[in-house]
Amino acid sequence: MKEFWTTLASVMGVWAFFQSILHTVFPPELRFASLKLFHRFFNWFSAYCYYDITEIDGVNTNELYNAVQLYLSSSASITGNRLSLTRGLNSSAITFGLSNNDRLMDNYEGVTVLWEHIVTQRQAQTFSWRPLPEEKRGFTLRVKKKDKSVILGSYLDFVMEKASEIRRNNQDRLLYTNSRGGSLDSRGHPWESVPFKHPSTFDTLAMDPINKAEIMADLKDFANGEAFYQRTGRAWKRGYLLYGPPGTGKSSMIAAMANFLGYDIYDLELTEVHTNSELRKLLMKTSSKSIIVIEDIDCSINLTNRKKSGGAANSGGARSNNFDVSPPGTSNGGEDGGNSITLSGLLNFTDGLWSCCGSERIFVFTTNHIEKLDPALLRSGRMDMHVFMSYCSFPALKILLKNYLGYNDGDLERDLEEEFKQVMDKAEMTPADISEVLIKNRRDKERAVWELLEALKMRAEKKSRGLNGTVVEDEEQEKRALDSPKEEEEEEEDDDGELQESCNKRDQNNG
Ligand SMILES: Nc1ncnc2c1ncn2[C@@H]1O[C@H](COP(=O)(O)OP(=O)(O)OP(=O)(O)O)[C@@H](O)[C@H]1O
Ligand SMILES: [Mg+2]
Repeated sequence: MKEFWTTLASVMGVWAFFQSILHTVFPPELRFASLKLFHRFFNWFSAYCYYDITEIDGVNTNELYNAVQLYLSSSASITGNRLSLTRGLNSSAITFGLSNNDRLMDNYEGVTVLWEHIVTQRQAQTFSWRPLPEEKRGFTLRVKKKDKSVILGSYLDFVMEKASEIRRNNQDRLLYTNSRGGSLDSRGHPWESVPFKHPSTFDTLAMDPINKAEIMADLKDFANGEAFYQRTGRAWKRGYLLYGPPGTGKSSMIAAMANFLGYDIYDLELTEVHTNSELRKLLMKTSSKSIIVIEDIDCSINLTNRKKSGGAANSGGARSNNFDVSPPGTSNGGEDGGNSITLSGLLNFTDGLWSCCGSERIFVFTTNHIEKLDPALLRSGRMDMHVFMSYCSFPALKILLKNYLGYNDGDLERDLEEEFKQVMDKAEMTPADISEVLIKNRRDKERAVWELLEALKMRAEKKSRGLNGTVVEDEEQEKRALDSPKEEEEEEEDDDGELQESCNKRDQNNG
């Protein structure tokens, strides 16, 4: 023991001696360089190499950081004495991770690595275009040099995969919104999120089973299609346009898609976006495996048709950037990147170079008035699949009867079934209306079916009388009468007013 202390004292003596020489012989700048050299020298002989994974990588949030955080919350391969527990607002799962500046060992294919969570206070703020968080966070991964190839080759991919699996299993998809306008939070996110818990699935969605199967197969192909998209040189994204009358299940379909694929939803409120560059920034901050939704696209922006803008606002060529796409009630800034979003900005958002800044993304637009959308927005590559959500058909009704009342195939009497078949298409009732009748009477199955048949018959009768031009009593019919085709010119003039009116109606209904 005495020997040990003597050795230690002499080592420290030598160290002090070299340090004093360093201070007297070398000027401060040389001292710094020599320390760096020493550091390199030390690294050269060290058996380890280190990888830093910072939370914010330049302007973007580092997906790998989030993945590591999630991965470290899986207890299977991780051991540690001190862990921090977190439970998100409304979240069902408790996750745990590394406490600040703590370390964890992990094993992967016989290789041992060490994770360290490094949290430091940010130095006095240098100039930045957005506020930065007070803390700088990151993980440092320590790996033996000889294991470098294993770690870089497959471990990090494994971590990413495991993280997305954990997220899927947690069943906690996130619903993001940009309702804060253009302002960013302290971590530079323009999106706010809440756990997404919509119960709609493809099983609960009432629509034609053939169409449903087609959409599900398309989604599956998309999700498993990485190699295909790579091979064909296409960006790994897909666009769906859902159109049809209110209450036919467009929003429910989006929720079902998200639940089916386990994707997050980014609900983009276009009226909160003021410029094309803001739109681009929002896009850059979305993660892969997500659905980017613009609901009621005909209402959230004021799409004046091409002919008009060609004459008035658009003094450029036949297809310039100036198709007016500005929030209703605001004047058009005109120029791309000015005070409004342009159609060109929106087109680039869905199919430009920037749309590929992530991968595995689905764009979904919904509208009640497909005819009001610019054809450029609808073409394949932007909106690859157009899905018409129709009034409730008989096959769709069977799904509602099964889900709401527990009726299986063949449970309905033949005569009753025939009556339903005859009246369904004529009545033009939405699944939303039908489910309302079923909910009201769900305690008495037979009564529910009977009431529904009556309601359908009444609606069909009113509809036929309305179409003959004799009586228009029903609210629904009044609305449809308003929407009925008019003279082409008259419609163009009334376009904006009508659009606004329909938006107001929707707002009132939703409000
Ligand atoms: N196809 C459907 N299958 C099952 N339920 C449906 C369907 N369509 C509508 N519903 C029911 O009606 C409600 C409203 O539907 P949803 O919001 O999906 O309609 P929408 O087409 O998005 O309407 P809007 O055009 O007004 O936004 C849902 O909560 C759901 O309960
Ligand atoms: Mg909707």
